Formats: sequence, structure tokens, C-alpha cells
Amino acid sequence: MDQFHVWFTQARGEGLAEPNAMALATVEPRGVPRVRIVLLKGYDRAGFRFFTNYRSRKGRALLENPNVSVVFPWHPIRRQVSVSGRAERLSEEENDAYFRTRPHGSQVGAWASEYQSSPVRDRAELEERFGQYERTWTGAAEIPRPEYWGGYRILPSEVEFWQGRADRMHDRFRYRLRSEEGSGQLWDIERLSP
Ligand SMILES: Cc1cc2nc3c(=O)[nH]c(=O)nc-3n(C[C@H](O)[C@H](O)[C@H](O)COP(=O)(O)O)c2cc1C
Ligand code: PXP
Repeated sequence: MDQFHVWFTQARGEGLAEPNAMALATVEPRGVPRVRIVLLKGYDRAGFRFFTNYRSRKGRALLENPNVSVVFPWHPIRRQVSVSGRAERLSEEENDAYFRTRPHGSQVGAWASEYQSSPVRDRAELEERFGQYERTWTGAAEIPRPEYWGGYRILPSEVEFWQGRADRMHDRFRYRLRSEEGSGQLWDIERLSP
């Protein structure tokens, strides 16, 4: 995580558009992969956090199979970071704390999109739902978090740092988790052939 922190800080410093956008791959029933972009909302020694709708297609996939893979595609600085691990749901407290920080419209939007990834009739139906929830929460001190909305923590077991270099002679370093004792983690680090 120390190495990730160094690179993430540099990616932000370089002014990349959405350096926290990461492609998240999950495993669907019968072993079919599926990938989509989500936003990294925090990280620490325990893992990488993102937020979504637990009823979404990814949410349903993760119920069956928690294995995930993520890539940060930082093209302008010729870097990528790939992570493999498993995802676990965040606590209710963590979910509430993050939901409270979201803009009003995004909070209402979470209510309007109760079944993320399911078909809806048309745009008008969505807007109608948004309007209904706006009215529901008018005057409320705060909008509660829908129970189906929350986040995951990706617990990494492998992290690879890739730095593009001339002649396709890139630098690649793979960190693999060897053991975890208390709060300490032991990682094996290897250089990989480009
Ligand atoms: C830049 C970008 C950031 C996104 N961030 C999120 C996110 O943090 N959480 C989320 O649920 N969807 C996010 N989305 C939408 C997802 O890519 C995806 O369409 C949605 O989560 C449904 O995915 P699923 O049907 O595979 O569950 C983002 C899309 C883009 C293009
Ligand atoms: C549906 C959805 N949920 C969550 C997020 C990310 O969380 P936030 O809206 O709090 O930035 C996004 C970002 O594109 C999103 O599209």
C-alpha cells in the first residue's frame, strides 16, 4: 500500500482526469468475466474501497464469487497498477459515513435507481422516480442511505506496478501477499519480464 500511495499521489499530482477511476472485473455465474469502471473512494492497509448498489449486476456477482481484479489505467504517465484479491462488504457505519458526504442529487439518485443494472421503461420513468424521491425527502434533515446502497473493500493478495519504458522493456514489479500477522503484512516482491 505504501508503493500504491506513492504512485497514486503522483498520478493525482500529474493532473490526470479521474486517476481514481479503476476497471473492476468480477466473475459472473459459470465463470464469465465482466468489467466496468468504478471510482476508488479510499484506501489504507486493509484495502481499496469503492461504492455501488448491492443489487447491481456486480453486487449479485460478488455474492456468488468475491474474487475481483482491478486495473488503474494511467496512460498519460505510462503506468498501470493491477490488483487481484477479494471483495467484502463495508460495515453499515462505513456506508452511512460515506453516503452522508455525497451531494444531495447523488443521494436522491441512489433512491431513484433501486435496481441498478435492471431494465427500465424509459428516461421518463427514471426522472419520475427521481422527482418522487425529491418530494419524499423535502424538508428532511438528511436523506437516509438506502439499505441496498453501499461499498466494498478489496483485500489485495497481489498488486503489480507497471512502468512503460523504451523498446517495450518495461519495468514490472509484482507484490504477492505471503502472510498476515496482526496488522503486519509480509509481501514477496519480484521483478517480472516485460
Ligand atoms: C468514470 C466512471 C466512474 C464510475 N463510477 C462508479 C462507481 O463508483 N460506482 C458505481 O456503482 N458505478 C460507477 N460507474 C458506472 C459503472 O461503470 C457501471 O455502469 C455500473 O456500476 C453498473 O455496473 P454493473 O451492471 O456491472 O453492476 C462509473 C462509470 C464511469 C464511466
Ligand atoms: C452510479 C454511481 N454510483 C456511485 C458512483 C461513485 O460514487 P459518488 O457518486 O459518490 O462519486 C458513481 C460515479 O460515476 C456512479 O456513477
